Amino acid sequence: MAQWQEVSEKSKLHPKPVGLVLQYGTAGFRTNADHLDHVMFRMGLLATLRSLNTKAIIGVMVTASHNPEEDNGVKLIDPMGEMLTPAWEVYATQLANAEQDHLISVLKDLARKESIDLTNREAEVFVGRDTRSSSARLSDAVLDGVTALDGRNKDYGLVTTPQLHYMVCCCNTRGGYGKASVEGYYSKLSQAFIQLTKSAPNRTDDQKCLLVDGANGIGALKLREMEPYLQGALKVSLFCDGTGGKLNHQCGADFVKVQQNSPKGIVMKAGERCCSFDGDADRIVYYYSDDHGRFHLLDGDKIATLISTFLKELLTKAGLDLKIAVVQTAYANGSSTRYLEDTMKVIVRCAKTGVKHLHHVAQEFDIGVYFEANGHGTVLFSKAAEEKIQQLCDDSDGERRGAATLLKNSVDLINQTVGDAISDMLLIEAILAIKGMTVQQWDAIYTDLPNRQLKVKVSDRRVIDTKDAERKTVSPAGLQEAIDRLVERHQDGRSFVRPSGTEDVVRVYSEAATQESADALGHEVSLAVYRLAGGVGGEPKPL
Ligand SMILES: CC(=O)N[C@H]1[C@@H](OP(=O)(O)O)O[C@H](CO)[C@@H](O)[C@@H]1O
Ligand SMILES: [Mg+2]
Repeated sequence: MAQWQEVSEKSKLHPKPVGLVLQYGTAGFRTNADHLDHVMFRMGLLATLRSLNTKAIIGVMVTASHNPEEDNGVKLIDPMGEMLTPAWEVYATQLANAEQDHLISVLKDLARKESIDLTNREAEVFVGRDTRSSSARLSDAVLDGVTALDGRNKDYGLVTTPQLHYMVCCCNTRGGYGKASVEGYYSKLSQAFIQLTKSAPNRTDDQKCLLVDGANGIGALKLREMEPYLQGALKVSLFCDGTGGKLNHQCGADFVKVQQNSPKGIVMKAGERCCSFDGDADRIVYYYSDDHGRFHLLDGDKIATLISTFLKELLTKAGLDLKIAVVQTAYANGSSTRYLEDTMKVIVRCAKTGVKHLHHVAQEFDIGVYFEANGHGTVLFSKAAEEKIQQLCDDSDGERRGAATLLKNSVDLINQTVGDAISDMLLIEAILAIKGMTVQQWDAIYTDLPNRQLKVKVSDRRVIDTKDAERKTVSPAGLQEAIDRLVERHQDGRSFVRPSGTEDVVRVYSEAATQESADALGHEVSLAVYRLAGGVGGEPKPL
């Protein structure tokens, strides 16, 4: 077919470095930007085939999220704005790693397996990119791949990852989810936020002010663009806005979460509310400094608790019998799980690490609130739940109608396609305003158990196999028994290990009643991993 000729010719302009092997990991491909041109071209091809396969628009986002500026990466977006389905992740890996002269046969194979009609010319791909200096060139390579297979494309240029997810969903639902433009996104979210905060008429100026760290990335750019739409309902002081510093360098959600400290250079007054986005604005964490200058982090667990409590209270007021659940990973702080289950009486589920797993579990409920501890998450409402909420807005009055309207506005404010720092931030701000809550009061809902995360280098991390949403190991032999014995010696002790999906390490998590105890447990478990799972590079040392 003439098409294959065209693909073959164009692929020569995007040659694959011989021997380079990459994996479609937890969040797509990610590596140094200099090695990605061929991957981008091929992901353009793959997205076009996926579009033919689903008869819907597919998204391709060029970003390496919280990684350094020198890196880049790519994430594919499925028709409803969700992440690429796992079966196609396998194709993505095969395609990215095919040597130049095998490319066409890999493509043909895929088309045959998925019964794709290549005579169809209806494919359409949306492309977006972050602010990295390499992103424009790499997104051109994606577009090249799309046109090589005669696909149509729309280049959204600079957008946050969740904005592109939103666009894909809007178009594939024929506008049912909103208008597929950045203006449409800003209007929808701002209107919902303004409506919600009308329920907090006594909001003080202090409550309206928020310090936002934009990680020197796309989130900063887009939040600034959005500000006029908010009509003063939120007063943002934006720092790390990309005008001076380097992307993700000593700033951003990942830096703050890992360092348990504020971004470099920001001056926080005691009690002032601050938040940080990551490099593609799909993650957010909050924090503040207390009267003694001590730093307090409010992570994904605290965010999930605040949001689920708010929604559950509204459901009770509205008299709506909808099943709400919180989905976490094994990394969720034990205190948050206990608080949600014992005090809030909310269903809590544990999913494997990686937001696609959480998203999937959350879909089983009328309302599924999911967050990774690192601040990536959102809320999903079933179609039936949305309809019941709408019906109540139309048919009820008094307190019930008030609660239903707040629920409806919350639905509109939330980006259900994926975790979205801007949308999450606005929802959190609205909840704090409506509840008249300070950041300290939010923080005091429960106290985190001291915890520690460590990494152990082993020669092959695949020797570690897990079960029970990664909370237990099944291999190597004896490791789980060893962990169980160590955990028993620590009050409130809990520990698990798993191979990372993004780094060549085994991650060790521990928590206990005191920091000393959590640290000791983490070290002991690291040693067990080192000895039983083929550790390399010297035994882990105590902290
Ligand atoms: C402990 C931790 O934070 N793990 C992160 C990290 O995955 P690992 O598989 O642990 O490397 O990167 C993922 C993608 O960004 C993110 O979803 C996940 O939460
Ligand atoms: Mg990100």
